[in-house]
Amino acid sequence: MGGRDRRWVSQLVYEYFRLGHWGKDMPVKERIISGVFLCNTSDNDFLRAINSNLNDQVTLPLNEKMQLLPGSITPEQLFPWTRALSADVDAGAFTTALLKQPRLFIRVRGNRLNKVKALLDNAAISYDVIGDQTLSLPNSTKIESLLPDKSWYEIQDASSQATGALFKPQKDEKWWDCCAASGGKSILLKDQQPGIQLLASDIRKSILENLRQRFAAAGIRQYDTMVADLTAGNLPTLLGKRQFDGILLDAPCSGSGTWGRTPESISFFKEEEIGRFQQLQQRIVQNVIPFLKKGGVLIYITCSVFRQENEEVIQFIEQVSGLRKQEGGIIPGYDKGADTMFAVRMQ
Ligand SMILES: C[S@@+](CC[C@H](N)C(=O)[O-])C[C@H]1O[C@@H](n2cnc3c(N)ncnc32)[C@H](O)[C@@H]1O
Repeated sequence: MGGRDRRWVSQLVYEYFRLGHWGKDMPVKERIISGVFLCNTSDNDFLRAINSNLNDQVTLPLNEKMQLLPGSITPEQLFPWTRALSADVDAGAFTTALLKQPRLFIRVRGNRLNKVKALLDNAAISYDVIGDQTLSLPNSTKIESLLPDKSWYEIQDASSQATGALFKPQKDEKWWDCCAASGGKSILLKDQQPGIQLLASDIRKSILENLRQRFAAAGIRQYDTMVADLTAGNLPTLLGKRQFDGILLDAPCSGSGTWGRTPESISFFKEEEIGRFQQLQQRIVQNVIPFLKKGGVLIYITCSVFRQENEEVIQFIEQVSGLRKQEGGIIPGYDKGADTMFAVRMQ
């Protein structure tokens, strides 16, 4: 296949999986056609060639298009775990948003918003501005070639950026990003307050190498890294008597708030995994809280939409520690083509 064919096949597969558990018994061909019909909003070459009748109706509103397909399409068919959703997730809006490819978001660093906008305007790229540093772009935008200076921006989902409103770091404070991965939240934290002392750790050595490269590109030099398994008993040996003013716990989770980007996950996920993630999160919480100073702040974050990984873990933290929820909760992304996240500040 040529590159164009591969792009078509990839799009058909994505749209097939966006249907979640709806129409699982349908012949594959019919289901692919249904996926293309529901997921597209303008004239589509494939649909015109294979079912011109549906293509003629592709611009109709989604609820009318749903009625043109066999049987009803309910939120539970698209996403069978709606009963497990966090209280503030709008099940209808969340599940229908899964039918749409999410957007690409960047966080513009420093005061370069106008410079970045000028480069995008020059390249005739359409974008939306959210707040004073977030830009929403079409998913296919080749941002690296449009914005040559990597230090001007970070690719970061809008909801992930929004978690930063809870951080509020102060100069000279000690912060620990204990599930740092390649450092998306760490860079956000450092951008808010370059004068903090940052320790970034993760269980994966290789991802911390990515973090170092990303920090170098962002021009951040003052920080420490450490490989640490937060479920293991050796944290006191690794950290000694270190105490932190702030701990960022962006916990390993189901990732269910990001499944618009990986829709195949909806087909392969097993409900019992939610409980397993909750146990892991509880274990991690219990191991890291002893390293928080008295009066310090814990920021608990997931990219999950499930109550068991969100509100129930916050309840657990309140039961096992003196920490109390101050602010935060679900950060919905389905209204703007972003991920849905959960972030709470506890003190
Ligand atoms: C949601 S990701 C963090 C994303 C990151 N904070 C960011 O903003 O890009 C969760 C991270 O937790 C790490 N992790 C999973 N299990 C862990 C464990 N037992 N101990 C420490 N880190 C763990 C994973 O390797 C993963 O990088």
